Amino acid sequence: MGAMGGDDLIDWEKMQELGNGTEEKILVLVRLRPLNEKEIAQNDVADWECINSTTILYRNSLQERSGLPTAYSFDRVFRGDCKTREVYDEEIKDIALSVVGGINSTIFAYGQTSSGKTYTMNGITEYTVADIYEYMKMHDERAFALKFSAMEIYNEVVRDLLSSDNNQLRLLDDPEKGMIIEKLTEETLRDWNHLKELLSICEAQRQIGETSLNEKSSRSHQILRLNFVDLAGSERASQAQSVGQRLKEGCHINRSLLTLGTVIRKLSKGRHGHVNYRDSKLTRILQPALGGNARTAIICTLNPSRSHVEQSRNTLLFASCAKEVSTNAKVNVVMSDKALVKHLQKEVARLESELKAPGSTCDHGPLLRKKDMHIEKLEKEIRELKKQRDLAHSRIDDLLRAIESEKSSSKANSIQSVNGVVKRNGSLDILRSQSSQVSYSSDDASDPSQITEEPMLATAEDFDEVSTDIRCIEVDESAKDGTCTSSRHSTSESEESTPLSSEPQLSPVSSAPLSGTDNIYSHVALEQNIQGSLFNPHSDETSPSASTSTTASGGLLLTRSRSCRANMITAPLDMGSDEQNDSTPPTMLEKDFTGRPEGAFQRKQWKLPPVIYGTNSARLTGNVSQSTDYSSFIDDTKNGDGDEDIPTLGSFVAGLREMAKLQYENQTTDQVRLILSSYLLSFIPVLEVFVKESPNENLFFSSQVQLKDATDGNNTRDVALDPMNDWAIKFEMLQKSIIELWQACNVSLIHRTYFILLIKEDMTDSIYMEVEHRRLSFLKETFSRGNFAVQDGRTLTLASSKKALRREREILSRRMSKAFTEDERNRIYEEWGIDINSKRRRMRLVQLLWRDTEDMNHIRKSGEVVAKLIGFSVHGQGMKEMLGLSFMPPQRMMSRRSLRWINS
Ligand SMILES: Nc1ncnc2c1ncn2[C@@H]1O[C@H](COP(=O)(O)OP(=O)(O)OP(=O)(O)O)[C@@H](O)[C@H]1O
Repeated sequence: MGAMGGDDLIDWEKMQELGNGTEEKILVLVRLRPLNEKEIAQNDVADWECINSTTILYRNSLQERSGLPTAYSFDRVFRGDCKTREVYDEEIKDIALSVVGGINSTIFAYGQTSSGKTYTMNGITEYTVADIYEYMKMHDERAFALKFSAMEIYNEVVRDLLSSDNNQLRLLDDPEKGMIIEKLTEETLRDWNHLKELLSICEAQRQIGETSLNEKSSRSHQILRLNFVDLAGSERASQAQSVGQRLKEGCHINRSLLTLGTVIRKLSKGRHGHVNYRDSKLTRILQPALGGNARTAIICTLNPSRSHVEQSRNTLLFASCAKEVSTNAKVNVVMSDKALVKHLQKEVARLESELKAPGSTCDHGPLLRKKDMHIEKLEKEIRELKKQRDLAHSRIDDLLRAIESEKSSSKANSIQSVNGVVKRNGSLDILRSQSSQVSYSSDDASDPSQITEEPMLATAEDFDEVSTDIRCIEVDESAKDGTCTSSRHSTSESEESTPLSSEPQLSPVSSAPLSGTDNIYSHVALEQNIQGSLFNPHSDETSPSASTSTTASGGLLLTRSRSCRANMITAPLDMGSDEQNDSTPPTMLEKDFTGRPEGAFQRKQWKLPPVIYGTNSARLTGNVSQSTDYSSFIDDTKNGDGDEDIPTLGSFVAGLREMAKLQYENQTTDQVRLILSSYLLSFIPVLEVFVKESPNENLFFSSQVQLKDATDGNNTRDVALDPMNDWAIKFEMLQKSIIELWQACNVSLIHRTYFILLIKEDMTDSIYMEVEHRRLSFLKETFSRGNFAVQDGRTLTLASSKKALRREREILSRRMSKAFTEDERNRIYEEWGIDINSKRRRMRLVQLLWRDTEDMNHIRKSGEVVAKLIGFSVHGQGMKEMLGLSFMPPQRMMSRRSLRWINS
């Protein structure tokens, strides 16, 4: 038994790697055997000679003249005295041990009977198995399973040589495995002795008979699945002198060998066309070895005697064809479960080692942590966005409910208005007040000394209720049908939230210049943004076309504001009294204005900017500038506070901007001037007359604008400023008047604060001061007429606005602890003359703010306190520019010096 050394195996493995998957020719060897004693006794001679390692030569002078070839070359030829060991080591070993690399290998012997096939294959099997065991021993890290099976093909019947039942085995085609032999015994080899034992069984089982040429002739093809194939003799029956059973055997043997030869010849010419493997059991079983996934070696054995030269030539012819056949062996990667588990365990161990190794390229810890943080951040953003979405949905729902409520209110008003029809000289205007909202306030006490420690009656909720929505009005053209419906009003302060009177209180207008009694109703609608905007920047009045919309009857057609963000005020223009009547609803009013002329004013369809502020408009109206970020002027004091219903800086600025824009544009075209005139008419009705009579005059800068005295339509007073006059004088006049009007009209303290902090010194601000003064003057007149507004079916009165202001003070008082430190609070209390130990010191302080209209120092300090309470602060000199409030007036105005609102 040969042994395979370590170096040999390594070389062999390298060779396996290199040769794997490549096409190679079948290894064809020729082995001569020596003449045996019987042949020598019969004076037979050996005509065949191996002249070198690859060529065998026929040396018979008589045969040389036959024209047949005398020299044959193969991969290797072995002389008769060559040992089987040499054959194995030099040629067969390489192919035989391919099996340990997962490659099929087939070695079989081909030759006539008694030529030495069994003799050769027995030795090859022994050496191969020995080397396989040696390899397994050297590679104990690998799991091998060496299985052995043996069969014979006898008379075209396949039998199991390891089974004693002598049953015929069927050849089956398996879709995955190819041809399989049914029920073939497969023994797992334990060791070499086990193999010898099995080989003995096979020898005992095999069909062996005596022929004339071989006493122990193999009468079957034996296939040992490792695989070793020992074919039956290829001799002719005549030569073997076979008769009877032997003849029959020979027929089958030759049939198999004939098919084998046909297949070999076919394959030797290339793999074209059909190859008849299925024509015999032998070729069918050997199919992989002959042209498929296997490395194959054929050992052709020769009897050297002259008497068997023809059979020898046939064998050499077969060999010549076989050496042209190629196979393509590949590694079979089928792994057993055990091998697979072992392989996976090894792979897991390798990966774990890489992960644990410091500095390993597989250390993804930091990257994973970064990704986790990013994911966490994104999830947080998602949560925040969901919150905002939910909040937006909630607000939309609120608005939808408000709209529904508004519609209901409108219906109710219409129904109620039927009872309030007033017929005047056959001409009636109909005012359909959709709803309105109190948006102004009257101060609660003029004398600070009267402030008591009484608990506040108003609640924050009440304040919200008063100031949460914005309404529009619609005055239908159907007024010409002679029906006039008016909004209701209350008659006293106590009625501020009581049911309305069904009889509208329409005051006749006594202004002489106005039109006659045939058209005695004028409805002045002021759409007010009660949410803190000075002016509604989206007013329809900015549209030139709006100014020319009139009705044939001269009735005022007021349609629903597109923005639906304004309150409606209808103000009687009887200007009957200058005296403010707190008990009279002062807000939105349907004006019984007998003296109003027909024309542009009455027929215009416009929306007026808001007059009064008092609630948070930015959140609901959207009328504030969308481009300016006001947050930088509001500190954290305001943020997070529950009482956020305060006028916003945004709404304040938006109102100022819009008004300034209108007024500035007034300098350019008559048409815009007309619009502006209409705007002003909303709260200075007498201007309508002026516009009508002097349409080409510049209302603001080159002309005197006459305000009709409330008590006497014929009296006028000059409140508009001629910029050519001394600005300083005008400024002080306006300043004083505005402060008084704020107080008289219960204007929001926060608005006052915004105003004095932003509009305080520059002559360029004159436009804002003028507008502020005008609207306040109109408002005061409105209050004095006892006009009213309707909101959600309720009449809102001066008392309501007074109440709203009171609540604003209450809200501000709640901010004391957040806006000021304890030391600051104590200093303030001391400065304002409040006992720091008094119970309601915070409320007392707030009640004192903005009380004194004469003392500018008081005004300044009040503004400072309120600004601090709402978290408003002025940063630098460019604040107005940042807020977009720096409108450039005509050059002539720019030349004037600046004045201060507050001497601080
Ligand atoms: N190379 C050899 N050296 C010495 N003796 C050999 C050699 N080859 C074969 N023999 C002998 O020749 C005889 C026949 O050999 P073997 O039985 O192996 O022939 P075979 O081809 O298998 O015949 P069969 O086809 O009938 O089975 C045997 O006695 C064997 O010992």
